[in-house]
Amino acid sequence: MTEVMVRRFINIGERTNVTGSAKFKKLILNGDFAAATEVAREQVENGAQILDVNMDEGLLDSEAAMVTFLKLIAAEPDIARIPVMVDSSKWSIIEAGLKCLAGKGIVNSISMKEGEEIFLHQARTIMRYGAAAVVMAFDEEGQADTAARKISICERAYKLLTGIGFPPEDIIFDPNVFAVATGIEEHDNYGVDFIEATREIVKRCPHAHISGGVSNLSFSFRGNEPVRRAMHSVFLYHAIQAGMDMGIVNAGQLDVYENIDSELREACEDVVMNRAPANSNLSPTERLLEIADRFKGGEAAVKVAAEWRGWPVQKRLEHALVMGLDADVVSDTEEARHLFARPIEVIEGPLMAGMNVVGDLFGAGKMFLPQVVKSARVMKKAVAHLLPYIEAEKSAGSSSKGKIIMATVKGDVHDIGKNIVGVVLQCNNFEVVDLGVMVPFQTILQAANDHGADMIGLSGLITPSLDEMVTVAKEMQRAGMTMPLLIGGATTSRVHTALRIAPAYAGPVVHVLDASRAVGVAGTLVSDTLRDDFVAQTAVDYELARARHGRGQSKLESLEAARANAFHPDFEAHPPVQPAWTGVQTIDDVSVADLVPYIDWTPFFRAWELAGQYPALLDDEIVGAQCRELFADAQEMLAKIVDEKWLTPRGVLAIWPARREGDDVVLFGDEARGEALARLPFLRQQVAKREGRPNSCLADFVHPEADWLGGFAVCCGEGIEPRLAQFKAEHDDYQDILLKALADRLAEAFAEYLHARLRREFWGYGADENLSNEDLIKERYSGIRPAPGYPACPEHSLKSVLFALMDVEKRAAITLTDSFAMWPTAAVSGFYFAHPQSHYFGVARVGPDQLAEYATRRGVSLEQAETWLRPNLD
Ligand SMILES: C[S@@+](CC[C@H](N)C(=O)[O-])C[C@H]1O[C@@H](n2cnc3c(N)ncnc32)[C@H](O)[C@@H]1O
Repeated sequence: MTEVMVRRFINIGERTNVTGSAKFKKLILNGDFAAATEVAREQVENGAQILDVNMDEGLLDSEAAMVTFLKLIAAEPDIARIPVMVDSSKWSIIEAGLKCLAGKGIVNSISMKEGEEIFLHQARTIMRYGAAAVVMAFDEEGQADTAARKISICERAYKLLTGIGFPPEDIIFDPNVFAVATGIEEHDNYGVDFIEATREIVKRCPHAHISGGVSNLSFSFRGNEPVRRAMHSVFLYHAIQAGMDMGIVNAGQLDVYENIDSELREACEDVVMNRAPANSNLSPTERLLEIADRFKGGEAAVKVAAEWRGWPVQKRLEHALVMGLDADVVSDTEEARHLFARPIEVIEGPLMAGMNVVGDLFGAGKMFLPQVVKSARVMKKAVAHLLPYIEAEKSAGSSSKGKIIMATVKGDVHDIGKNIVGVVLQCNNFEVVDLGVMVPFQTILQAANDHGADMIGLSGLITPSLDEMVTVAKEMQRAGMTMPLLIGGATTSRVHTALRIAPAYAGPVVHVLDASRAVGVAGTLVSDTLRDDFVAQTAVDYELARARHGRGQSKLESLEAARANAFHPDFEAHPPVQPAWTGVQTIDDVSVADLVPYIDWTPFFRAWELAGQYPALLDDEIVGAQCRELFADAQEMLAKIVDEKWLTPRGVLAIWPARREGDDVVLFGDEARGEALARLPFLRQQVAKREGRPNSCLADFVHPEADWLGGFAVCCGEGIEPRLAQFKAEHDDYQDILLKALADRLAEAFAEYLHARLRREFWGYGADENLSNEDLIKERYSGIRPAPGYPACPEHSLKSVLFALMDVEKRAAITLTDSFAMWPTAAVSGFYFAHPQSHYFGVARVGPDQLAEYATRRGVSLEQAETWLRPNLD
């Protein structure tokens, strides 16, 4: 199972390719780069892990288009977090592209088509940029079609490349996916050729990757999408097992392997594997053609085994685990217990077998997170039933793959991500010791020693947690520990891990991007054969990240120069609007039912690692069924939250007379603006800007003489604890995560609801506003509500000023941790800026001059300010 998990499949998005997407081509030809950037964003949101960019179009200045587009997407943090594949048939365009990549780049492609000299020259250039390369199985004689030629060309290329020091892990072979079932006999073995070549190349060329364009395979079934989808899924199923770990796959062109109609699947399998069909004289192609039309209408039905309750108990347990059905699991487990000599054997036998299937399906991308969490619930209930018998027998527990200490670090209270990772690891037979949230380093180190742990996993959501993770790493080093340290959570990154955490600890430190990678990483780290290579590879990767860091970083202006380039709203056209009301008030007359229409569901699915936009997600070819099921469960729980009053929303709202003084916004108790109530120091962008672009600061949006500023804090966490305790007692992680995710959604909905009321009612500058929920989610209203800790005001400690001013602890029962995380977690707070030209931006890097000045303005020591601003300092 771990093999599959380690070699997880990486999906390459290709909608940003003018040769493959008519829509993208049109946008680029029209010079609409903003909309083209959105195509890239959609790809990332839809789960692409690499972005293929191709501008090969005769009517274009392709080099300029490549450079412009790459620069634009590099400035979008949510796009720039995935690597770019610079794709062109022209070397000059590839080089132009490589020059503007900041992170890891990939070249698509090079080959020995024009001989070794050119091939190696190009490889050396790629190496200089620290990029990876797709190497086509193509030599002086042409494209490789048979397995033997694919293998020999790739092996020759591998030897040449590694001979000049090209890192083997940066080689991505494309052994050419060709169309099968074309009616031409010589094509019949193309699927097998690819798969067999893959199996051999992986062996002969250690660390290299295998990729391919999957849709070529089914070319002869154009117009019959259900058959094409089934062919792709079957092909990938076998190719991934053989070692293919990347590919250009249109997510809409795949089916879940297990869900394909068995007759269709078998016929596709015969074609892909070039096998004679059972009980038929037809060739594989003829057989598929014979049945293909029946599936054209798209009725490749999901098989539901209605009769599964009649199966033998071991199979029933496996089925219940895979399907996440917990209704009969206790009675089935009890029945199974009588079949075995010892109760532990039920866990080690049928239950582990079922969980292995779950692990494999998840690892191969054929099952999604909510389903895995449901499977884990079945497992936990079965294990809970068996535990008393196991204890009575005083047997040792089942031997796990490894023991992991998991904790959300001190100062941070967010645990959805950590819990999901914990569940997935447990599903894969790891023992997880979960220390909860706000865990100081002493407790983590102590627990690791007490439990004889194999590794430690740290999680955190807010930026101050990054520093706390460095502290844990330093303390592990001081204590002479050597076990691996895994880093995960929303604000963590590979670069931060490489730059700050890894240098603090001599043991292995690995950033884990999401739950789906956790098992692969943990499995590798406890494997005798895989561990050393992986640790060495990660260390090299982080060394490169450190070497690359700072290269290409833009220049910082002095604070003075940045201020001289401030943003100037047009106060003449839009003078400050006098609010209908000022003061501070508690908001406690809002019910959950009032908030439901304001929910933004897209982030709810993201929390479950289901990428895409709501409501389109519900109809998505790949994840649609899973999303609909999860959504139905969420609706059911939401109805209970409303009817049974599980949660009580509470909030605070304030509007103060204010004015701008330099980069501070000064707040007053009355319109005379005499004695100040408080001073909010905001940070200014210092990165050098292009002509005409300002160096913004939130204070710019406030009038220097007479204006107003708002504040808010809302929470939907009151009442949640007893429910969570109940779910914990029932071993029900699924409901636990579901409730936390819903409470988060309701808190965000509360913020949206209150902001809308502020504009219409309390401040009144948007009294005539008439916007749908979609408009609100797209922020089509006037004004903004920036939140401390977010890019325009990244310094979290401003929350403490805001909280004191509004007496949030008393009025809304939200407290702050010493890292300024809000507790309960289902809470949102921020400022209201009313000017119609106010907008979000990122402060990004801050220079030493602003740091020193900020310390003075904030009234804290330089050292303190440095700690708070660390994520923004060089
Ligand atoms: C995190 S999303 C939340 C809204 C989303 N519809 C939801 O339900 O999750 C957007 C919020 O993040 C904050 N935000 C986003 N970008 C920001 C920036 N650059 N600076 C400050 N705050 C920002 C603002 O409070 C904004 O309303």
